[in-house]
Parts: sequence; structure tokens; C-alpha cells
Amino acid sequence: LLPPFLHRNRNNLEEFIDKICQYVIRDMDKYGVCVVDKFLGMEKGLAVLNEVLYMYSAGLFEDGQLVSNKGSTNDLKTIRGDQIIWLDGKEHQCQNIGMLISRVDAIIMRANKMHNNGKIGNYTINGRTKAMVACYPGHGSHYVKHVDNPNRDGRCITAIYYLNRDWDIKENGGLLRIFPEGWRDQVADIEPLFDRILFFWSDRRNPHEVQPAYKTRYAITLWYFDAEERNQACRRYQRESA
Ligand SMILES: O=C(O)CCC(=O)Nc1cc2ccccc2cn1
Ligand SMILES: [Mn+2]
Repeated sequence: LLPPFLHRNRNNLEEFIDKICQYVIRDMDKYGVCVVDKFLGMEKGLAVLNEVLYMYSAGLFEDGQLVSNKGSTNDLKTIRGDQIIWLDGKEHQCQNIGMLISRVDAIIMRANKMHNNGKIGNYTINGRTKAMVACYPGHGSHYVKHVDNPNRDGRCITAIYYLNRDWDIKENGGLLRIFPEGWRDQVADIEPLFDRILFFWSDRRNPHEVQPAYKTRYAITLWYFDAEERNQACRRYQRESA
């Protein structure tokens, strides 16, 4: 038992995770959107950026998988101009990306536990996608207004970590505009700033678009699954493909 004047000094990472987790729970419940700046700090943020730049310069990114194949091929390019690579963070030369992923996991899983007995926003989160590292090459590349999970595929929270230093939204564009349902004609304009992390509900509550970017724009996205919705989606998928 510790003497009364000595407090168990929890390491500051744990306290940091707790604090961010409070913001996430409160803001997701209130707004369905949450933004946290200085998520990793300059040194770790730069280490993640350098790993992304290294992979991009090594030509490992592919053209974004198209989420909807409306019309002929040439207008598909107009749906999204990003280039992507999927990572689980354990790859060689990705240990800092791996550290980022585990930090986001820690916040989501703790929020899951802390909030009304094991649910955040009535979800029970039990998994996530790999990390999708995206680059908008910057010749006006953009992403049209869309919903991440329009048809209950199981994804409930989108988490996006931005890596863009000295980003000037007027010069460089690339604004993420969210049109939160129920906000009437209000929008949430999120600048893709270095070491900023954004959380939002992945479903129809948050249609969003990336406006044309005129400078290379990097982001790392994770989607977290709700156990129930994911199971139902998988069962549906098995039935359909049977
Ligand atoms: O970079 C940002 O600020 C957000 C970009 C964005 O919305 N990306 C995105 C990427 C996607 C890739 C596959 C399937 C669905 C997807 C939905 N959204
Ligand atoms: Mn999206």
C-alpha cells in the first residue's frame, strides 16, 4: 500500500490515452466527429511520415480501388484520385506506422470499455481493417462526396491520421468537408494537418468529400468494426455468394 502523499505515477502515455479517450467518447456522442491535434508529437509524427514517404518513393502505392464502378472507365478517374497501400503495420520499415496503429487501437478499445459498460455509441468494437495509407498526388486529385459505410458492412468508426506539414489550405486545397446528418446546412471543415487525428461515425451520418488537392496529401485511415453489424454483414455475404 502506498503512503498517502505518494500517487501511483501512471506513465504519461497511459494518462494521455485516457484523456484522448474522454474527448473521443464525449465528441462522438455529441457531434459524431472528433479531432485531436498533436496526437503522436513531432518526433514520432515525423517518423511515421518518413516511412510513408519512403514507401511512396519506392512506388509501392497503387491507384485507389474504386468503390463504385458507375459509367465507363475514363470517368472513374474523376471519382477519386488517391493512390493507396494497405498495411498491417508489422511490415519491414513500418514499425512507426505500427506504433501509430497500436495507439489508435488503445484509444478505441479503451473507449469501448469505459463507455456505458463496454459500448461506444452503442457499438461493441471487436476489430478493424488494415491501415490504408493514401496519397493524393496533388494535381487537383480529390474524392467525391460519399459515405464510407452506406450499407451496414460492419464498419462503425473511421479514424484518419494526417501527415501534411506546413499545409496551407488556401494554397494547397485538400480540405476534408463532412456534412454531418442533423447539422442542417452546417458542415465540418477539417484541414489535413500534420499529426492530427480525426474520428467519425462511418455510416450515413457523415457523408464527406476531399476537395481538390494541389500539393501531395498523405493520410492513414483505419476502420473499426462493430461486432454485431460485422457478423450480420458476413452472414449476408455468405448467403449471397452461396
Ligand atoms: O483523406 C481524407 O480526408 C478522407 C478520404 C476518404 O474519405 N477516403 C476514403 C477511402 C476509401 C477507400 C475504400 C472504400 C471506401 C473509402 C472511403 N473513403
Ligand atoms: Mn471516406
